[in-house]
Amino acid sequence: MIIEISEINKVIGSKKVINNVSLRIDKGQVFALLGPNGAGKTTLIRIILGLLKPDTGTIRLFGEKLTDKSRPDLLLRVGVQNDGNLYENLTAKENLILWGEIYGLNSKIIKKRIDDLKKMFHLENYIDMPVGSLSKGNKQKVMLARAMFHSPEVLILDEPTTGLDPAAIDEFYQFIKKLKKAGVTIIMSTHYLYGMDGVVDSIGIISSGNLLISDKVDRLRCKIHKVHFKGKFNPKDIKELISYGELSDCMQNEFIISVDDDNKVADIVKTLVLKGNDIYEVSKVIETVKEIYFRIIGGHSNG
Ligand SMILES: Nc1ncnc2c1ncn2[C@@H]1O[C@H](COP(=O)(O)OP(=O)(O)OP(=O)(O)O)[C@@H](O)[C@H]1O
Repeated sequence: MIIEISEINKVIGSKKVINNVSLRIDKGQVFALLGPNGAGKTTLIRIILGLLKPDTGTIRLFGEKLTDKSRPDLLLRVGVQNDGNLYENLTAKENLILWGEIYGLNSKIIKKRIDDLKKMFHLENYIDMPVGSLSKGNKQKVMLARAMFHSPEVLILDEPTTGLDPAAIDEFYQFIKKLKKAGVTIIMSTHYLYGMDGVVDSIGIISSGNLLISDKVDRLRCKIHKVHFKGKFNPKDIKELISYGELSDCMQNEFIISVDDDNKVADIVKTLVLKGNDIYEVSKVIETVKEIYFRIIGGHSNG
């Protein structure tokens, strides 16, 4: 277990910002903390990082309990990305050198890290440009490189995709996949749900300071799943499938049926074929992170 927080409470002003939150994050996972604006994501991340003290509750990092005593040894094993720590007048390379020096790395190691990270985050064409002149997406890559500079085991990202266009978000998630493959545990907060399917292993959903769920995406997917059939069907035969599950989008050449058991899919195929229907394609419609989010938090998933 990389991070374990138990029964965390935090009041800011007169508002209960975190309400009795407990959460465990396994090693090697990509964990996304999701929630609307003002839900408490940043506050929870600041508490995990020891930047904000909870009113009650405990935090364990790498199995060790964080107390009032600061633990730079533990925090050195964590990389943090946020917007505020790049010098805009310095080039990307100068920023990274400075960061390496802050971590006390020697110039040979700094050079090697810059070479590796430049390749990893596709910074070759931007490395000698002032950070202030870079696009939001390229700045984000420099921030990731900076956060990864001291080879941390855990990377914590607060709203990393804010302001990025879809192509930059896709590229960002490619980097996350690479880091995961390299064994880094990644914890990110976001309210922007685009692009995370197939990358994020677990999600936690927080709303008004309450953690509504926290689990593996696979386990959170609705037990009733939709199956999409394409082919040439007799409408009467489609209607008769109602005993297997709810039907939707029924047309002569396709329909969707919601089933609670994969065996039913095999039975539907048999029934249709025996009645002389042609099936061209059968595909399971996997519930996306966005759909899970809106099912749990309520509201609609349009847009
Ligand atoms: N220093 C502070 N002073 C007053 N209120 C605060 C402070 N920090 C956080 N809050 C309040 O706590 C709540 C949670 O804020 P937080 O920034 O953690 O939410 P968030 O989920 O990260 O939101 P966003 O997605 O908008 O960044 C909000 O209502 C916010 O106004």
